[in-house]
Amino acid sequence: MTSIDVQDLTKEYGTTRAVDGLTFTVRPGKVTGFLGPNGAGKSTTMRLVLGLDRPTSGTATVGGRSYAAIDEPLRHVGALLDAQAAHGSRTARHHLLALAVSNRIAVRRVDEVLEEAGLATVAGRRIKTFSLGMRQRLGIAAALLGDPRVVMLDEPSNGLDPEGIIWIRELMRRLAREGRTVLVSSHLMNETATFADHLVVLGRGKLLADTSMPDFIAAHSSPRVRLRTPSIDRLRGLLTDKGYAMAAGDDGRWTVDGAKAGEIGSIAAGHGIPLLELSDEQASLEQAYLALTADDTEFAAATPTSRQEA
Ligand SMILES: Nc1ncnc2c1ncn2[C@@H]1O[C@H](COP(=O)(O)OP(=O)(O)OP(=O)(O)O)[C@@H](O)[C@H]1O
Repeated sequence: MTSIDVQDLTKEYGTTRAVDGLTFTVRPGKVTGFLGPNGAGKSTTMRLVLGLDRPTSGTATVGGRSYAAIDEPLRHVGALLDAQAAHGSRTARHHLLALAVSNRIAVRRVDEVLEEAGLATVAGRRIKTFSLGMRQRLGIAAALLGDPRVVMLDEPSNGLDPEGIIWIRELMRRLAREGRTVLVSSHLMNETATFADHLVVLGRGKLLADTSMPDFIAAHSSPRVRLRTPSIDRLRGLLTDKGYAMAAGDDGRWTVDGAKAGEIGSIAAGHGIPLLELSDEQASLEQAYLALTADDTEFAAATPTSRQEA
């Protein structure tokens, strides 16, 4: 089994504690979304796993070994950290060839990953002429070059067009289906909701959550019901008496906080109140994430306390 294991990991830069006593395991066969506000320590953790920085204390290992102890590491761990890191004066093919040769990876893999990343037709172009999205695709191609069991991608959708975003999503799902260990950081919650099975969430260098996506959403949101009825005054009176809070939507629907559709349906039926629509509202990953990280967001915009008239 090839897991990423982070154990009591701490990294200090001067007086900044970027990573603070972190412990979690990223398991194979799933896509694990790595979330957290700006400065939460996601990139630092990934850099520590890849041996690009030394921990102040604790360990970060892949398959039980530190990255530095792995021979020909690209054959075991593929990573995209900074898409700008490639030499601009090299062509895409040369960049990948150099990586392949230094890790004893079969040269045919270069064309395979160029094809897979949609770069086959521009493989002979210098990287400095590439757009951000093309660099991102090249970084992902490099991560896949050694057919690694472990893949770590830092903000892979950065700069990708809608077609590219669908491509990366399907790629990650496939890598997980193949039994690989996939860790992906992202700030795009709606996007993360489409590909992640599991979440590791950081705030100010500490672990805030390590749980499956459905459990995360259930734990950090409260139930809510949406309904439509021609007898709103009667229903509202009844529900208010029972302590429910109702709010009107702008589409003729109403929401009831802290309630399940079954409860509200029974109350309405018991009083002969017709319901034209009744459903449990699914909380989004974004709502759950914002609820969890509200206190751990270092760089939030100030909330205006008074509005200035124009
Ligand atoms: N090389 C460094 N020197 C000094 N401080 C650093 C260094 N790298 C990271 N930090 C600090 O460590 C903290 C964590 O940064 P990190 O980049 O790991 O966060 P992140 O979660 O990846 O953020 P983002 O979502 O903005 O990319 C920040 O306060 C950052 O300023």
